[in-house]
Amino acid sequence: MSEPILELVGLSKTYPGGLKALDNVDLTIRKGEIFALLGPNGAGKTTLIGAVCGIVRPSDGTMRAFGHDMATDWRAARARIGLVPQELSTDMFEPVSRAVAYSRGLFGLAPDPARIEEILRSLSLWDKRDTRIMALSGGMKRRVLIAKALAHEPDLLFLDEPTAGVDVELRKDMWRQIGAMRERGVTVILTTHYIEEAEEMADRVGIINGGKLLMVDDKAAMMKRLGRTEAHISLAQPLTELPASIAHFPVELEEAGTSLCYRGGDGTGKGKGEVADLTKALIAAEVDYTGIEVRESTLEDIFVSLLGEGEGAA
Ligand SMILES: Nc1ncnc2c1ncn2[C@@H]1O[C@H](COP(=O)(O)OP(=O)(O)OP(=O)(O)O)[C@@H](O)[C@H]1O
Repeated sequence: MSEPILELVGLSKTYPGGLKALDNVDLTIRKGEIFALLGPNGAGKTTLIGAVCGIVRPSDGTMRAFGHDMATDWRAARARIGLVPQELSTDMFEPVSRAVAYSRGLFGLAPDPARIEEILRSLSLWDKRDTRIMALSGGMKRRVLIAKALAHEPDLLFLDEPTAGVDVELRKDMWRQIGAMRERGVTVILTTHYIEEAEEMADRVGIINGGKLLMVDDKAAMMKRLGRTEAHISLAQPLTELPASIAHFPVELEEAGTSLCYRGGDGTGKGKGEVADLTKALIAAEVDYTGIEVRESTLEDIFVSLLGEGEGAA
């Protein structure tokens, strides 16, 4: 396994009003991964990013990045971290290339026009290099945010809701850009409340709600652990009880015995095979059916069920 480049231990943040936006968060990020922090509005995602990027002062806990303790050696760590915020707040009157070059200078790096050109070209911004940012479309402005964050050649890049409110095409394009950054060896942490985004992009997913990191796992392992197949089999004749030959399947009679519901599997597709076996067993038991509806649960289903557990525990 590759080396940890970010280690958060017991990270907490209570805002002056008393709101606990981060509650004892432990998280280790390894070099080269794409990590998606998934959670609803107000979950604490931006606060977590803000803590690592030096915008929010943690109330408790330790943060180490690239081996530097961020409490004592913050600058060295911060120089290797890039942040793509949700919105552009400055530079509106600047031409694209100057704004990006300026971001590089902020970190004390020598000007490098060739590097800036490479970044602008990789984000299809080269043709717009002399355009004032305010004159760009929303999608192009977002690319400028990424270019600015890449200007000092960070090894760890945070993207806060990179595709909030963008159309499907731009979202896919953003995903490609993020994939390309990983190819270049950049470790990426993105926050999102789009399940599809985490599912599409991430190697690992952390689910956060109410400031608590409820679960962190490889995306595939998470699906395996919590994924479920659900099948509804409409029966030709209602049943009052399950035939003994299918009693070992995870099934229940529903809708006054007119529907047989299977809930099983593990997110690996095992459930589909079991549903096929179930239908064979039904035929063998001479139970006639008129239709089958099979559905694999998505990360969204997992998310909803986890949030339910989180609320239950609180
Ligand atoms: N400066 C602040 N002062 C007081 N409370 C704050 C401050 N910033 C954020 N909060 C609160 O902390 C909680 C976490 O906010 P945060 O912005 O980290 O959530 P988020 O997961 O990024 O949400 P979103 O998806 O809406 O951006 C929210 O309840 C928010 O209202």
